[in-house]
Amino acid sequence: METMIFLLFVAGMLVAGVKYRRMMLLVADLRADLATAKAMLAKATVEQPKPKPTHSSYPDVTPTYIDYTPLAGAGKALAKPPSDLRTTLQHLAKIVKGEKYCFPLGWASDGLYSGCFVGDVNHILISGMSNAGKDNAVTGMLLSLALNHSPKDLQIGLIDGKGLDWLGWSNKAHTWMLADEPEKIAAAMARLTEERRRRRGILAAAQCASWDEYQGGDLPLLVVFISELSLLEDATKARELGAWLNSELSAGRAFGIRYIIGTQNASNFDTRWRGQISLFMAGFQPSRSADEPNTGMGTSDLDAIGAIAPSKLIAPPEGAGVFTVVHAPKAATIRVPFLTSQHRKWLLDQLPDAPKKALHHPQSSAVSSRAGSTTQPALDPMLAALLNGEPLLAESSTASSTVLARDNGIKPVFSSTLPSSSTQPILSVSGIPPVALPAIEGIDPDEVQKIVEAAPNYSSRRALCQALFGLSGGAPYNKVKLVCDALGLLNGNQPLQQAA
Ligand SMILES: Nc1ncnc2c1ncn2[C@@H]1O[C@H](COP(=O)(O)OP(=O)(O)OP(=O)(O)O)[C@@H](O)[C@H]1O
Repeated sequence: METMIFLLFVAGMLVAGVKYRRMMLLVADLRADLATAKAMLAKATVEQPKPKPTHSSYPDVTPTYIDYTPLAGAGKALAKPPSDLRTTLQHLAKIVKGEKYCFPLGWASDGLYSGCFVGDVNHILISGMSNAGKDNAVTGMLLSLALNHSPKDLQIGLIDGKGLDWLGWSNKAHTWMLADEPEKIAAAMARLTEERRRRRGILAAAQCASWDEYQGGDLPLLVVFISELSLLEDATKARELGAWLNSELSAGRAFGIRYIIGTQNASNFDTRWRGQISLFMAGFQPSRSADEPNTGMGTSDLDAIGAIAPSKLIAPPEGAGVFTVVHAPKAATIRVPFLTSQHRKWLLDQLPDAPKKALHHPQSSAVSSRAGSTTQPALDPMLAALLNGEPLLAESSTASSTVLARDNGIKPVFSSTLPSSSTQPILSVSGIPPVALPAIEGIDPDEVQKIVEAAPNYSSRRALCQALFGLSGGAPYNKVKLVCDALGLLNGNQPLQQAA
């Protein structure tokens, strides 16, 4: 009996032991599961999408480093112009000190090219086959103008009818008019004529011969962008369009109205109004016969001044954003930075919204009423600083070029002194920015600077090499070649014998 009881006790203990062990295993499993769950939770927390940037915390700040490498086959036009419009605006501010209504055109290896609507440029024709980058280029120009001028000083008229590209401008205080459907174009043209006449009346009453003299403060510069001229032709008739353009362009200037006319090819339009264009921005054209109508100069004349004719540019998509800019007798081939839709939206967010009332009465014709009281959003601190001409990027960026500039005592571009605005040429070019020297692997930055600075004094790379290093070949020549290639300097057109 005792044995039975003992055996039962042992069996009970064994069962209990097994249960205990099972329980322990279960607890261990639970712990492991808990640890896994915790790890997953932590990972999920880390990988949670970041909150959307607000207009005051735009994350994508382009460093000050500018890659001055030209795009092969596009003259001096840069392969990768700086994509953040703030960088371009900062350079623009240094070029145009004190001048109003200036805008960037694009970048080349000798700097940023720009123009100004008052004094320099009258009306602009921007052309190029589909996807040449016309709308993107004009967007950058208009955003630059609007960021630098209050709605009281600048109003923008947009005639598009191609799509929804300009929708974001509809509620902005700078937007005087947005005709974004083909059906609205005829009315928009009539409204522009009416506005010109209204301005004429105001100037006549004030006894001013032109808008430039007027001090009333209620006539902002009106910049009108027509995104595709052929849409206007559809809205009227070819002859009527020619006459309308001729009178609006020729008279508009005196009344503070400037036109930017976009078209894929100006060849088939009435030629009279083209005489009113002072700046041509010409993208790729498939035919040589289109060179003259789109630049105001024939192919051989363009060749003679060293400009790349539109028919010799690279076709999009590789050549998108590359334009030959002609303000006779000057010309240059530049590349416009591409603004991503996120960046455009953020820049637009920096502009003040129109007062609500104006939105309910989009046809109200008084420009000044639209340009009145507006709610100005707090500007992004960086943008505000650069518009005030402060050297923000140079101070804040950890970009290699800034570091390089400081370490080597190279004067940053932001403090460079430029000629006064009154002496600026029409196509203004900032001086070759010392801060933007390319970082070239294996070459000391001091040597890069030495080569770049000396290059303009020599007619060939070998002559330059001989002067700097006492040799015209070998490793020194390779250095000179690498630097010159990166910046498009001394392109090797000189015969070798001249070099030594
Ligand atoms: N500066 C640029 N650099 C690189 N790519 C660009 C540039 N500009 C435009 N692109 C590319 O070309 C495309 C078309 O640009 P955009 O709409 O400005 O051309 P467009 O000449 O106005 O065309 P369309 O005449 O067909 O309306 C863009 O979506 C972009 O991919």
